[in-house]
Amino acid sequence: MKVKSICCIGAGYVGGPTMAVIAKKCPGIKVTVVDINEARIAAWNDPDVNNIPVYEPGLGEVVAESRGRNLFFSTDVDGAIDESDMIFISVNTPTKTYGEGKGLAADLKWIELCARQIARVAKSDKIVVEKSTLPVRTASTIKSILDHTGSGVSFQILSNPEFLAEGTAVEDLMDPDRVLIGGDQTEEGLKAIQALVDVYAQWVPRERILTTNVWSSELSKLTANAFLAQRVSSINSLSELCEHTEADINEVARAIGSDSRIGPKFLKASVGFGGSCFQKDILNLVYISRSYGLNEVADYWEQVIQMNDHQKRRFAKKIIRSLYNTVNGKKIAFLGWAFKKDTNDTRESAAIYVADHLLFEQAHVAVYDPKVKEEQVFVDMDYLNTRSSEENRKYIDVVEDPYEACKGAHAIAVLTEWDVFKQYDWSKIYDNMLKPAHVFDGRNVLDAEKLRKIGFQVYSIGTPS
Ligand SMILES: NC(=O)C1=CN([C@@H]2O[C@H](COP(=O)(O)OP(=O)(O)OC[C@H]3O[C@@H](n4cnc5c(N)ncnc54)[C@H](O)[C@@H]3O)[C@@H](O)[C@H]2O)C=CC1
Ligand SMILES: O=C(O)[C@H]1O[C@H](OP(=O)(O)OP(=O)(O)OC[C@H]2O[C@@H](n3ccc(=O)[nH]c3=O)[C@H](O)[C@@H]2O)[C@H](O)[C@@H](O)[C@@H]1O
Repeated sequence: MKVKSICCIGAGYVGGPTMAVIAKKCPGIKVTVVDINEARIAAWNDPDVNNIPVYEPGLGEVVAESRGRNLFFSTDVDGAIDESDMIFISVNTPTKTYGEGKGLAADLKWIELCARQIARVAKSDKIVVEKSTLPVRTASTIKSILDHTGSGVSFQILSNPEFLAEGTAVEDLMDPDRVLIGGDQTEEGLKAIQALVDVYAQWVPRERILTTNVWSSELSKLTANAFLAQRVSSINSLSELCEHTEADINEVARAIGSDSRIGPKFLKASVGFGGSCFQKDILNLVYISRSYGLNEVADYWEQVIQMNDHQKRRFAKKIIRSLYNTVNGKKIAFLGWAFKKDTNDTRESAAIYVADHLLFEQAHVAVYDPKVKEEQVFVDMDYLNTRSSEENRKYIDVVEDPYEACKGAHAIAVLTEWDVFKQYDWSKIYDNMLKPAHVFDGRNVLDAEKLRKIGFQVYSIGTPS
C-alpha cells in the first residue's frame, strides 16, 4: 500500500516538527496536522514563520517550504481523519494527577479520545500510528476501541515512537540514528509496517529503520529515555562527590567518556534534567513495573528521579548557604528558564523548582530567558500550586534585558545553557551588582576563571571552587 494522505492529531512539539519534515521529504504525500487548540493552529498558520508556536532552529524554513503545498494545519479533526489513509496520534500523555496511578502512570485520556474519534469518523481502512510515548501494551487498548465500531472498517495499529530532542528536532528528524516501527507480526500487520517504512525510506537509509513487534517498540521508547536520564543522574550524583574531593566533574566526564563503551555524550553535569518526558516516562516505567509486582525494578529506576530532585534542591541550597544562609529580600537573577537551550519549552525545567525553593526563603527572583515569555514563567510557577498566584507575581519579575535582570542583584544563577550568555559583558554586569557578587553556574557554561579575575565568587557544578 502506498500512503497518499497522512493526518497527525496533535500539533505540539512532536507533531508539528515531525510532520513538517515528513512533508518536506515526501512531497507526494499530503500531510495535515490537526489540533483542538485553535490558538496553536492559528500560530502554525501565521504568515510570519517566526511566530510558529514551537521554537526550534531551522523549523521555520522547513514549515515555510511545505506549508500550503502538501503541509496543512487545521482544527478540522474529523475532516482530516476521514481523508487520510494513515493517522498519527501525537497528543500529550502527561503523568496522571488524579485517581489510580496518580503521580506515576501516564494519563491516557487524550489517547482514548483520539481512538474514539477515529472509530466514529473513519469510513475506510486506516493505519493508526502511535507517535505519542505510551505505556507498553497501549496498542491493545486502542485496538479494542477501534475494533468495536461495528462499521466494518479495518484498522492496523503501529507503534512509531519519536526520539527527537528539543533544540535539535529538525536535525534529529532529517538524520535520525534510527526510526523504530512496531506492528503486529501478521500478514496485515506486516503490510502496514511496510507502508510506514516506505514513508521514512524516502530520506532515511533503510538499515536505520528498525522493525519490531508492537510491545518491544513501545517499551524501547520508555527504556531509551530511562537510560538517557540515568546517565544525567549518574554524572550529577558524582558531581556532588567531586565538590567534596577536589576532583573536577568535567575532567571525570572526559576521562570516562573516552572509553568507547561509555561514550562522551550525555555526561554533562547540570542543575538537573528537565523537559516534559524524562521524569514522566521513568515514573511510568516505575508504575508499570510495580503493577507487575516487580518492586526491585521499580525502585531501581525511581532512584534516577530522586537523584534529580536532590540535584535541583542541592543547587538552591548552595545559593542560600553562600549568601550567608539568608536570601530574604535579596535579588537573585536567573539567566535562563527553558529546560535546555534552543527551545522555548519550559516543562519540568529545573529553573521552576530552584525558583520555588528560593521563594520559600522569600528571595526576589528576576528572570531573563531569550525565548520564554513572561506569562509562561507565571503559568509554570502557578502550576506548582505551592503559593498564591499573587505571591508568585510579588516575588518574581520577568525582564526582557539580561543586564536589567542582573542589576542590583546579589547573585546570578545560570539555569539554561544558552550560548549567548557566554558573550555578555561580564565586567559591566559585575559593576552593576551588589558585592560580593556571586555566580552560580548550574550548567557549567561560563568561563569560571575569567569571572573570578573580574571579581565574581563563582560556583560551577562539580568543580573545585
Ligand atoms: N516533546 C518532545 O520532545 C517529545 C515528546 N514525545 C511524546 O510525544 C507526545 C506529544 O508530546 P508534545 O508534542 O511535547 O505535546 P504537546 O503538549 O506539545 O502537544 C500535544 C497537542 O495535542 C493536542 N491534543 C490533545 N488532545 C487532542 C485531541 N483529542 N484532538 C486533537 N488534538 C489534541 C493538544 O492540544 C496539544 O497541542 C507525548 O506522548 C510525548 O511524551 C516524544 C518524543 C519527544
Ligand atoms: O521523549 C522525549 O521527549 C525526548 O526526551 C529527550 O529529549 P529532550 O528532553 O528534548 O532533551 P535532552 O537533550 O534529552 O535533555 C533533557 C534534559 O537533560 C539535561 N541534560 C542532558 C544531557 C546532559 O549531559 N546533561 C543534562 O543535564 C538537559 O539540559 C535537559 O534538561 C531525549 O533526548 C529524546 O531522545 C526524546 O525523544
